[in-house]
Amino acid sequence: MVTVSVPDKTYQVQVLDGLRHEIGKKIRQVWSPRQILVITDKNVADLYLSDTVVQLQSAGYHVATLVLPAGERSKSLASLEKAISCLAEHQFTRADGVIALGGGVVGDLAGLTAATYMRGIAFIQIATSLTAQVDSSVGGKTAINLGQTKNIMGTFYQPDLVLIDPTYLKTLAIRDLVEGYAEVIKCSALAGGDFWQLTGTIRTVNDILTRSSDLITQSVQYKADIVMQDEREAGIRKYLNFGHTIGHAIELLAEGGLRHGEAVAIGMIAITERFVAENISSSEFLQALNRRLQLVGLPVDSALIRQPATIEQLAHDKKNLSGVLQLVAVKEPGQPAIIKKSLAEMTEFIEGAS
Ligand SMILES: NC(=O)c1ccc[n+]([C@@H]2O[C@H](COP(=O)([O-])OP(=O)(O)OC[C@H]3O[C@@H](n4cnc5c(N)ncnc54)[C@H](O)[C@@H]3O)[C@@H](O)[C@H]2O)c1
Ligand SMILES: O=C(O)C(=O)C[C@@H](O)[C@H](O)[C@H](O)COP(=O)(O)O
Ligand SMILES: [Zn+2]
Repeated sequence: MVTVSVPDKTYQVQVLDGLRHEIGKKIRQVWSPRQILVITDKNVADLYLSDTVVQLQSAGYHVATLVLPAGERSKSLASLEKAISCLAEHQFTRADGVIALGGGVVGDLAGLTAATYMRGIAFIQIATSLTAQVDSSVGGKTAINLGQTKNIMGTFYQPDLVLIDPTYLKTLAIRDLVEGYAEVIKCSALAGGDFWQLTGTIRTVNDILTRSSDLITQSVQYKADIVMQDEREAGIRKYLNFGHTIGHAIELLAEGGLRHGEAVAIGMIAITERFVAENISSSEFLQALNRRLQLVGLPVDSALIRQPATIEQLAHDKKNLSGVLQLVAVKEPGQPAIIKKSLAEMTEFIEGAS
């Protein structure tokens, strides 16, 4: 179990095999009886919704459900409107709560719903994908996309509890498992030390599954430490964006062709290639990063970033301050740094990427 403590809240991230059978009990430890809206997506609903609802009802809650289409497109204003309308139709009050049951898409959308309904009602994350278990359920970032721009609207809004059962991963498609693992590699590169050694032992997709508890615990612990020091991303939280400036720029341009973690994998390689050329990152680190990503089948072809629309999207990065991007470099495992580059320099770089 990891405890996250930020100025306005302290909450637990519980990681345990079999936790999905104790949902009612765990939630009763933090929430009194109330109305709950469980937001999920179609795939997760088919597998886990009815059991979750029964557990919540047995624990004394009145439960409403909202099932969204699976996939990134559900991180939209239309979904947010649907979710807020659903809460209003059921006459939810500030004493009620929202639960996200699903991956990062459901978590980001449900979190924003909870943050904005009546200016904020209680929120819990039940993380079912690897991305959600290692990253998105922790730290309070919520968001939706507009057009092809990632996470352009959102809030920092911390949950009251995060429940992570690694056995949910048994039903996750391999591609979704692997994309989540890109965020684990990201964290391990930022953390260095034992965590970096751990990802060095992962050689197959099956290794991700068999070591999932360790990978999740290390990622959550690393992220929680950062978030506790810098909840609102004024400083070191920016490191968690390693690979994301370019990753986010290409993710939605691929029209669903690239998962978040896949875009981040390409983004990490593209930016590290650049920083190796500038003698900021070591070529040994680039090689090792490349190897870890490729071993599990993540894309690493930095030529994919070479399209004019990438440059347009770069300007929407939240680390663009008046035309100067704050990029995350990893010099060596465990040695992240922020490097500033103008949009003009980045344009040159993108146009020259091969
Ligand atoms: N808020 C944050 O800090 C943060 C961090 C990382 C990523 N994200 C966001 O998360 C999103 C990506 O998350 P994701 O990779 O979980 O995508 P996702 O939520 O779309 O889930 C991937 C797929 O797996 C399915 N799924 C989830 N759990 C399952 C299970 N146990 N069994 C079978 N199928 C299951 C979903 O239905 C979906 O089809 C992106 O939008 C990204 O921007 C946010
Ligand atoms: O929690 C964070 O901070 C992160 O940056 C984690 C990222 O993996 C995640 O994709 C996040 O949603 C990116 O946020 P954004 O601020 O770049 O939109
Ligand atoms: Zn990410």
